[in-house]
Amino acid sequence: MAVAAELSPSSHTKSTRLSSSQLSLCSTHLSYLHRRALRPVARPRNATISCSVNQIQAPIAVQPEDPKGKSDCYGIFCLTYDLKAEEETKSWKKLINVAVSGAAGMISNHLLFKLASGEVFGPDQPIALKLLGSERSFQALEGVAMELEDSLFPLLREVKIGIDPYEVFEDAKWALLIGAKPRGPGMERAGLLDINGQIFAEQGKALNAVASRNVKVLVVGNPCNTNALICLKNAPNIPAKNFHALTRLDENRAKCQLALKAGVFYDKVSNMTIWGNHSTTQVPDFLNAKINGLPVKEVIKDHKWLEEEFTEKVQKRGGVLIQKWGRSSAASTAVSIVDAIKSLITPTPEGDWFSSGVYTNGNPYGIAQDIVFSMPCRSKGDGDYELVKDIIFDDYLLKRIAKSEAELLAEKRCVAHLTGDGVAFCDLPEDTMLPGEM
Ligand SMILES: NC(=O)c1ccc[n+]([C@@H]2O[C@H](COP(=O)([O-])OP(=O)(O)OC[C@H]3O[C@@H](n4cnc5c(N)ncnc54)[C@H](O)[C@@H]3O)[C@@H](O)[C@H]2O)c1
Repeated sequence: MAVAAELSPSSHTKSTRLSSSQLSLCSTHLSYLHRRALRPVARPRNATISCSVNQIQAPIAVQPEDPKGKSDCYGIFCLTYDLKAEEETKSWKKLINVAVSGAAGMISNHLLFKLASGEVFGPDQPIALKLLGSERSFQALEGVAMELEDSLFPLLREVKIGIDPYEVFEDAKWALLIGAKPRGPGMERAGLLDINGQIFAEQGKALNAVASRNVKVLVVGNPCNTNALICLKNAPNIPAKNFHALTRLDENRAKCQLALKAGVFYDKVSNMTIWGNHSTTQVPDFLNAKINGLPVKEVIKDHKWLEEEFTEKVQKRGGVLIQKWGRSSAASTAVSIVDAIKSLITPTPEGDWFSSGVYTNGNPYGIAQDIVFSMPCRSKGDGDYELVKDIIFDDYLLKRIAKSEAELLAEKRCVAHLTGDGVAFCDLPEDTMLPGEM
């Protein structure tokens, strides 16, 4: 069976494309050829490609014609090869498309190389990276693509760069939404909610239109909980359950602080929940967390430290890091994104759980419906999750959770114009900070 597709010369032109299975087929050959480094032929952006089960035909070489250079495959990832090859390729899994926004930013600079190396999805999982940048960051995005080229990752079969989410998110199985505007000097949180909310409304619509119907979406760009809510509301054809806001960095920070206080290695800390918003109202839950399988309060007897210092340390860790570094955490955020993805694609260890900001409808804890709130989750490793039921609460925990809940409900009212819930009304309880802000 032979397939053919026209590749578009422009990022803004829709075109017939190879389906993901067809791409996978081509990519399988590509992998073989990458490893053998044999006879590459330039694949022009506006040429017809043919590939079949047994061979890939090289197109007639013409010069790439893309005045702005803002679309489609990048550099070496535009090459295809004219070899017949099918042996050695059977053990590869089907290619998956991973879309990353803010791909020229600091977090992505760490994350992309982990994704391409196989550290995240495994050593037998070829991936295509679809990188979304902003108009301003496009040149930097080309630099990122050049570094990916030069890394010779055998699992990396395609890199596309672009600024149009409707193109970049096409057939995405994972969408890691990192790109956002930072809060500028003097900007109120309400202003940040609006400016970034518009980005996530547009990206939600694009995902709804072109991504895989079961795409998993991880929102990192801040304010990530409310951005995730906006995104899912603008993507009604994708299950709301598929949207996550990243609170894994907060979980990792909390585990580290508990381990430090208890004098144990941090892999001894489990069952750590971050409740609520990825802001300074977040609640690191030391009531349900465990150290060496025992309740934290039995191991750390200094309960005053737990209630006062520990909680604040976790809430403000990002701010302290900015003071030291002069910029916000990027490497540890990338690590926590990897952790968050792995938690969904590998079974959660028996008795343990992980935190993620997820849609609250149907939650068993009595938290308000229709917001994105960090809660304890378990996964069978199929990309899906369920909320953990056997959780205990005390007055301290409930009071803190209520504060974060009130903040998120207020944020939701602020962005009603972006979620289809009517006219926005901004009455944020206080101008709370993101963990990375001072
Ligand atoms: N949830 C968390 O735990 C967590 C932790 C750290 C940082 N963050 C947030 O992650 C975001 C990115 O952080 P960073 O350090 O990588 O920032 P950065 O400024 O280095 O990179 C952001 C990139 O996004 C791009 N961008 C802006 N608007 C875009 C759009 N509409 N589409 C695509 N790209 C766009 C920018 O041009 C820039 O290249 C920030 O909002 C930050 O607050 C979240």
